[in-house]
Amino acid sequence: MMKKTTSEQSATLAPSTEANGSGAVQEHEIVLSAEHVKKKIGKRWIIKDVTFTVRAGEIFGFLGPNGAGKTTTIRMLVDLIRPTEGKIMICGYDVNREPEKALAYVGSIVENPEMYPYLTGWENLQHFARMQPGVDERRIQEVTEIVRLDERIHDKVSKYSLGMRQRLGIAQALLGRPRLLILDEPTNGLDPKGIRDMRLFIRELAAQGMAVFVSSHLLSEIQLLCDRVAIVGSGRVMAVGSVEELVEDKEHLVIWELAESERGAALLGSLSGISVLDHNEAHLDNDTAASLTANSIITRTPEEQIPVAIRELVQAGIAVHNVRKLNPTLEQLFLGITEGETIE
Ligand SMILES: Nc1ncnc2c1ncn2[C@@H]1O[C@H](COP(=O)(O)OP(=O)(O)OP(=O)(O)O)[C@@H](O)[C@H]1O
Repeated sequence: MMKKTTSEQSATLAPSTEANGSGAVQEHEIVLSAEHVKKKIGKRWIIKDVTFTVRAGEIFGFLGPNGAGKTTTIRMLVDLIRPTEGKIMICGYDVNREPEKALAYVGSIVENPEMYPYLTGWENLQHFARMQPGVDERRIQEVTEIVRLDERIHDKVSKYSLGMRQRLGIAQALLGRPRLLILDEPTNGLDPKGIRDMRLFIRELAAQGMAVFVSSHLLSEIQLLCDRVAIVGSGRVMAVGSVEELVEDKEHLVIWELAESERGAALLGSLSGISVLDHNEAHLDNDTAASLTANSIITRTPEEQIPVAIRELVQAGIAVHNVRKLNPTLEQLFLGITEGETIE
């Protein structure tokens, strides 16, 4: 089961590697921690309790529906607004007490960075590099290659696609060799190829030891990209765990294509733990719904019952043409986490 945040230990921060002079990233070093962070705006608690830690080399997802409090949390992580209560530490520095030291380790795209469309990508990066000590032309070349913009870096930004602009934004965030990269919904508006490219180089960055914090409202995206995830709803981190933990023990929607659909549906419905759903009841996404035939059977099925059901069907002489297990949706995860419990 997923770990409830109430049981997550308070983070003990390892000393910053700069402080011991090595400059190397220690594996498993805690790069970012938020401890019981809360934010009151006007009379309303927008953020009620956010606690999590992110380590070097880890891609950490911050997953929640629109309005859950992701952007407000990220704005606190990068000191655009201050928490009302709680503490945020980055590489050993308290973001609110020593923001300059803490944020020296951070590259972020929180609000879309201001790029000059009439300048080339390279000229934009030169502009940002001038504001940061120690960032030279060689570094500009490096970040250009990391985000795979080298072929188009001397074109005007006005000619860039949305995906290229996003990548230029990340290149800018990487200029200062951050240990922590913070991305707010980085794949918003990108086409499938753009999303895939983005995923690949975020993985490369993490493999080199960078900690990456990514917010999203899409479970499928977080599943493909992240090592661990915090589930956030109504201003609260409700659970933190690995992505495998997140989806384990959940009931799956399963789509069956059987030789005899009527008899098959009756048999499936008679098995313990399995319920047969009406096509409309299942709330499938459009692509899945379009792939159904009139004979497709949809069931809600605990994971361990799937092989049992297949065996029963075959023993009853009903040929199984196809079985598809659908991943749980964010809504199902929320239900699973909150079912029967009051989360403080
Ligand atoms: N300055 C503000 N004043 C009042 N309410 C605010 C303010 N900023 C955010 N909120 C409210 O706080 C809640 C969380 O907003 P936030 O933008 O952090 O959510 P989110 O998870 O990032 O969602 P989205 O993806 O839609 O931006 C929302 O209900 C929002 O209306």
